[in-house]
Amino acid sequence: MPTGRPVTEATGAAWPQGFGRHILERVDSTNAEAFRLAPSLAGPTWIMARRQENGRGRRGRAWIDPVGNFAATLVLQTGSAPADAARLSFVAALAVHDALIRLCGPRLNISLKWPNDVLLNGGKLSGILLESTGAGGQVTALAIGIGINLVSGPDTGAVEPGALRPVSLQGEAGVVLTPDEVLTAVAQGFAHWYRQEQDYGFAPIRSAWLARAARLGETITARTGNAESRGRFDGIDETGALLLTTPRGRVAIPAADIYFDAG
Ligand SMILES: O=C(O)CCCC[C@@H]1SC[C@@H]2NC(=O)N[C@@H]21
Repeated sequence: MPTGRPVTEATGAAWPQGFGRHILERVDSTNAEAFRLAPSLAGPTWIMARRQENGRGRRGRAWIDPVGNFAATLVLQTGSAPADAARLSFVAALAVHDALIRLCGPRLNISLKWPNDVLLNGGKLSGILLESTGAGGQVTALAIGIGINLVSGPDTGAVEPGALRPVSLQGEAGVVLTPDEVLTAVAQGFAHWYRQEQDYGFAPIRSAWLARAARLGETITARTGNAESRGRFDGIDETGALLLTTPRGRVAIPAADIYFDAG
């Protein structure tokens, strides 16, 4: 249900070559719109909405977006295996991190939380949701949806117990950025790290991600359904799985929700 004419703008000087761009006034979810548009797109395309009314979060949660926050999805026709496509969430997290540093300066206290959250002053500033369609063991269309609380985040009472406190860029850092300038910077960051991934594989992504990781070497808790593992966060492996050193030894966890100790 997008409104406004989807316009694929001509690529400006700062816009990365090879990526399309659609800006919508209003949409239900940019990820949903990504799948509607995917069959007609000629190449990787960013879809941004000034107003997202039914945003989707991880694990079936809702993602609430007041006007002024950033909501955009990159849609890629990858043809890759699901595990390879999933690792692009690290590319997206690096893109958001680097875009915000570029726009706000190196003193912004920003870090990454496994698998794909971006933190500001230890609170959750941004979430990333990967969704895909596929056939025959291959991903046909991959939607990398990014939400950034530029002007406000949800109330603390609206998030699950144990979840990080939501924060906004304006509230924490007093910086006001427009979704349009953030889109260009995130698209540039993604293009940079995506090229690295295409040319050299996951290794440079893994080291860049680890250099920006929150709570590395600290004790954290990983929950998957009813299973819980607690141990020292020792990094990520070459598949992107979380490495935890527990009293039972080293474990690699491919998917989980992560909880930090207070403090
Ligand atoms: O739960 C999370 O942390 C992930 C949130 C992802 C939200 C973004 S906003 C743009 C894109 N469109 C959606 O419907 N969801 C993602």
